[in-house]
Amino acid sequence: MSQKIGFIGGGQMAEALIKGIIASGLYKEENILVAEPNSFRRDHLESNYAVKAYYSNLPIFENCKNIILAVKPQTMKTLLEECRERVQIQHILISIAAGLPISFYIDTLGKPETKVVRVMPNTPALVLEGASALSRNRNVSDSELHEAEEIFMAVGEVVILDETHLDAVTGLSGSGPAYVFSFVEALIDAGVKSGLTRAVSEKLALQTVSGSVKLLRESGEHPAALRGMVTSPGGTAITALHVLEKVGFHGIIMDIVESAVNRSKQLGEAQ
Ligand SMILES: NC(=O)C1=CN([C@@H]2O[C@H](COP(=O)(O)OP(=O)(O)OC[C@H]3O[C@@H](n4cnc5c(N)ncnc54)[C@H](OP(=O)(O)O)[C@@H]3O)[C@@H](O)[C@H]2O)C=CC1
Ligand SMILES: O=C(O)[C@@H]1CCC=N1
Repeated sequence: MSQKIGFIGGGQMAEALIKGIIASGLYKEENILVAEPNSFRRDHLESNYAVKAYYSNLPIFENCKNIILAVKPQTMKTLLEECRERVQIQHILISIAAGLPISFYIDTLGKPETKVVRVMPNTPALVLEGASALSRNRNVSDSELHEAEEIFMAVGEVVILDETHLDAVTGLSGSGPAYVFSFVEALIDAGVKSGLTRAVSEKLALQTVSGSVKLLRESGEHPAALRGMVTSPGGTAITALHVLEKVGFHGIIMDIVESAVNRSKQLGEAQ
């Protein structure tokens, strides 16, 4: 695509998206502009991805229609206040900030006509396996939403949802990689505890997780049905599942997601 895309904030999530959209071929390196105050991050992004990185966000507003806001929710108000005069009718603000409702951008800018797309992506975008949910305000046309959708489709799966569901998405898939990485880390440690080398344990744990996900996808079976295939009567898996259910595994997972959903709501209310 010859059109330029801008990022304001060049941290972890922006980097995941930048890497993904370059790898997918959606945007060329020279058409990706990033505004980032930290000179180490600017150097890192320029030297690793050959994008253009600036201290000021002025070049972003001057050159890009689609602008991804990738700063922390706690920083967003200051950023919007700083660039109020720069936001024009042609810009589409695509925010990936957790928790902040679309009304926050409109109210802070004091410009009701502003086009805003709220997105919740996740870090597997780095390897083009992201999961993102998008919602828009009424100022964003179908074709503009489609352009935003293409950015996130380039780095994984996309769903379009009513904004009321975005906090739930933040708790599930936005924050989800953190839960999965913790689970995998524990699985690897468990293998080591049982006498495997770390390298062997890591190889087996990763393949077990990715193979199980592939089986779920390709069989279309309910997870409980596939779990049934692993549990022979009086066997090892059912013995381990007994321990898992005694500590309330299902409840713990539902509780952690709920706590992240509530935190997302809090972040929106606190700003
Ligand atoms: N990490 C994740 O897995 C996900 C994150 N998100 C959302 O993405 C957003 C970014 O998160 P993440 O990448 O993790 O955070 P990071 O802290 O890694 O990145 C934010 C970057 O923005 C920079 N920054 C601060 N103020 C400005 C400014 N005024 N103009 C331009 N850049 C600025 C920061 O610089 P400095 O450090 O110097 O302040 C930092 O480099 C958050 O809103 C988060 O909710 C969404 C989904 C998943
Ligand atoms: O923890 C956070 O705030 C970000 C948002 C979603 C995932 N990580």
